Amino acid sequence: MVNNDELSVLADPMFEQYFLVSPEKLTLLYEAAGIRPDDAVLEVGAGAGTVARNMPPCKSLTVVELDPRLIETLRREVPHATVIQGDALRLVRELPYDVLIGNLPNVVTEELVDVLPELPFRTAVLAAGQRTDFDRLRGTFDVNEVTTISGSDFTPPQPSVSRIVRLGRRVAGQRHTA
Ligand SMILES: C[S@@+](CC[C@H](N)C(=O)[O-])C[C@H]1O[C@@H](n2cnc3c(N)ncnc32)[C@H](O)[C@@H]1O
Repeated sequence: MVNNDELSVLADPMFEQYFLVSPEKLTLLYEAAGIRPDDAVLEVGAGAGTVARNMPPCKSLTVVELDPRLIETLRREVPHATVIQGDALRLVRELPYDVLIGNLPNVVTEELVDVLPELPFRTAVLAAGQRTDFDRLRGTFDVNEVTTISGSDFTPPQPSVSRIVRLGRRVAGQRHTA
């Protein structure tokens, strides 16, 4: 398993590469995702695989990462996953999945949020900056902030604070409560 020193060497600040390593925050993320054994799970911006390597059991796991330097590490860390080098914003439209997990740079997350209502998944769990506005999704999804992540939750430590946000698709006829 890639250790924290190796993660620090792999991380490229140009790509906002901070890798989530806090066991407590990872547990909250997995719980929020509510992954079922028959789910297809897609993680976008998978980094060095610190989220994917302990993903709960599922039917299939696909991880997408833009940075080609990290692909070999991902293949090693998550040998049971399908690893794809490419752009999350394109692949979220092309791949089939029930659960979407993402911790992308904020500018990419902003674009991702815009396309989410068109996509037929059940649950998404996204890390996002404080400014990302999820209110625009409330007609389609129940939106819940799960926790915040910052500093030593990551290797290397992330200077800014992010939120983990769960989006659960609203069932037709369900009353809007939030
Ligand atoms: C903050 S890191 C998070 C890594 C991992 N998900 C975690 O939490 O440890 C964001 C990752 O998204 C990748 N990334 C940036 N833009 C991307 C895009 N358009 N498509 C796929 N991955 C992207 C970066 O290379 C980086 O590895």
